[in-house]
Amino acid sequence: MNQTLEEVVSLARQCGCGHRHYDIPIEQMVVGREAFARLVAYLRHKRYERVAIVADDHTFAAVERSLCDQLENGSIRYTVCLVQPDENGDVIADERSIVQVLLETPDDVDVLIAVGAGTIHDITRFSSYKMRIPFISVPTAPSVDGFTSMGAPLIIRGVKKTIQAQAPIAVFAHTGVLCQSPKEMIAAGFGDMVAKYTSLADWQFAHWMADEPYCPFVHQLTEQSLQTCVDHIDDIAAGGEQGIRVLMDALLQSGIAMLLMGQSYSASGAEHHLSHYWEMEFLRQKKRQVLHGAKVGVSTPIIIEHYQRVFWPLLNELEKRPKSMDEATWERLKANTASIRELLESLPSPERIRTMLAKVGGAIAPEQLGIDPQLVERSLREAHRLRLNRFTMLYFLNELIFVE
Ligand SMILES: NC(=O)C1=CN([C@@H]2O[C@H](COP(=O)(O)OP(=O)(O)OC[C@H]3O[C@@H](n4cnc5c(N)ncnc54)[C@H](OP(=O)(O)O)[C@@H]3O)[C@@H](O)[C@H]2O)C=CC1
Ligand SMILES: O=C(CO)COP(=O)(O)O
Ligand code: NI
Repeated sequence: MNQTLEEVVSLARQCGCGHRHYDIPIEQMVVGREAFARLVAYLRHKRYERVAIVADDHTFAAVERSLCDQLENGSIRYTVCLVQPDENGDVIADERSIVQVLLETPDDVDVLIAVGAGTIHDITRFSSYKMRIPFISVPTAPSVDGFTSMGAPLIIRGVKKTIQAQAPIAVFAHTGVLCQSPKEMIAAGFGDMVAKYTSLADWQFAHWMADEPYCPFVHQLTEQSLQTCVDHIDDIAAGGEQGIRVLMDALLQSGIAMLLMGQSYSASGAEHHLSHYWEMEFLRQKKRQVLHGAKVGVSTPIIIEHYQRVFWPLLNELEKRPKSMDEATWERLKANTASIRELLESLPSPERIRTMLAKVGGAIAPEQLGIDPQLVERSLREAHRLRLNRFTMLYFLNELIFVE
């Protein structure tokens, strides 16, 4: 992280944005080869004697001996719950996974340990929250910014819905394990960070046009973590320890930014809503899932293109209030037109995003992920409905301008 945890906590306390920031319950964040030794020391310090590991086959295999030897040497008693994949072979943060964890967690356990990437963390975050026990994060891949946040995007009855649960009390990320993670997961982590270009733009727009809760400090935290990844893209592309550490620190900082707001305003805009829409369609068609960061990496240039091709000209053409727009919104649009133009101008070109994604070995087009043009077109018209409480530019275009 660019700032230490203590510095972020202190800066958040000094922030005069007017919004009550959520407390940061994270007591330790370790990124390095000493992570598992530090985890055992932390467990002993907290007098946690019974821990329950939540993982899946691949994620447990990624840490097994290095983590379990440390736990056993530290006389920490542990159980292991390996979350089972669905019929398509994917581990999903859904009802069945949550019930499996609830059923397999011993009654007397002190803490859950999420050993995995985004999905395992969301299953563990929600389950531990409901059992009123803390959880510790052990990331196995730098693939998402969902390690330090409190939100849990769950698939409930086929619909992806983010439920605010709890953040981990500590994070122990072993850089040796992270460096061994699949290269596409490292690219996915960069993709989840690149998505902040449009998530931050949508958040700014939502604040101007709909008074969405906004904090300049949280915006700056997220923007700083994004810029650090862009500045160190060569290191990240090389996949060495230095690049992995930069990426992991950025993902942790972006998660803390979400945590401070108690919502994912800073990290999830229309690019994420497209991704969630595609994810649900893949579930419906029983297709193998695609990494979250790969989807949002690809959807970011699509959203930038859409905004610059559709929204930009509109700002110059709108002479009178469209029937579907109320007077108050029309007045806000006119008052903020210049700022919105600047916001759109500040976005990198779609080509620049795709060049960066290609540099880290990520997908650049939806077709590479099995997402056909028809699904992309449909998602541009409908995906905003997945988060009707987010006044993104896509929401604005679909609900207040291009209404049938
Ligand atoms: N809470 C939040 O704030 C956020 C949540 N998310 C959520 O995260 C989820 C996606 O997480 P993501 O990390 O992309 O993907 P997953 O967590 O779904 O991981 C995909 C698979 O990668 C495999 N894997 C993980 N680590 C390793 C490793 N080190 N070595 C080998 N294989 C490994 C596992 O395969 P297998 O399953 O086959 O064992 C794992 O299930 C989405 O649901 C997204 O909504 C994303 C961002 C923020
Ligand atoms: O993926 C996320 C941030 O990167 C979380 O987004 P949602 O709140 O839309 O699930
Ligand atoms: Ni994301």
